[in-house]
Amino acid sequence: MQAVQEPLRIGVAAVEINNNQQLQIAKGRANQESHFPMFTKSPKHQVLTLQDLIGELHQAFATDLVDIDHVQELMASYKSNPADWRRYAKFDRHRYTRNLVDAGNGKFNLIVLCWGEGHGSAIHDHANAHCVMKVLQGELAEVRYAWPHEKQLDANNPTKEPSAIYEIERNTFGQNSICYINDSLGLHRVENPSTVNPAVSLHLYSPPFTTCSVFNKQTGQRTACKVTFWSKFGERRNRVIQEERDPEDN
Ligand SMILES: N[C@@H](CS(=O)O)C(=O)O
Ligand SMILES: [Fe+2]
Repeated sequence: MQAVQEPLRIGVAAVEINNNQQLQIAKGRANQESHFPMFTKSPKHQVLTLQDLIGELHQAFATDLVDIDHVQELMASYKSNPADWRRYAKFDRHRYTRNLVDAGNGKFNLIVLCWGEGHGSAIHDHANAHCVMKVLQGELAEVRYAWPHEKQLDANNPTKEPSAIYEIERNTFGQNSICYINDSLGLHRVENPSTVNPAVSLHLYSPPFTTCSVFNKQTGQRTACKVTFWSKFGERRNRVIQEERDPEDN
């Protein structure tokens, strides 16, 4: 991971976008982790292909007020078909990759993430964005953590020293499962637990973000981290950009 040596700007940037788009954060069922069997409302149109999903997502984000539950339903209703997403699934030997599929008219990013055996992310936040993650292939383990600064903000703790980050829960997600997180639900890290199988996931972020924070588990210390794309729209990017690091931890 390469630290960005400048003040954290992500919160401000994301809030500005939020205000403009009036996106709803942490509303209704979005407060809970959402496994797709919980859904009762069907999408208006059946989502058969990734292209269908992208079309439905564009409609869902066409207005300023986004129903994030509906977005989760759409993500859940798509059934993974490698023929749809293979062209985006570009792996690196050393770390997970982020491959942009659709830039959602500036309202969201749809990204295919490719996880080699044992690859994982560092503990990170999501820059005030909604994050819906769907497993397309293999299995992913998610560990969720509380924000570190609760202790620091505690009036009874005048030292305001960094505090270790504690785990809230962990879950493993199989093919076609989805999970949802935003900053009000905590931090997380994701890992492909398999030593033999790769994993692929589809992530929707809204609003899109280019920087998030990663956290030291022992101290709670926060570091800004640029997030970059290994490929865009199925095409590899130039090497300078590829060498920038994502919030990976191995
Ligand atoms: N949020 C991470 C992937 S994950 O570990 O949730 C990213 O966009 O790179
Ligand atoms: Fe994440």
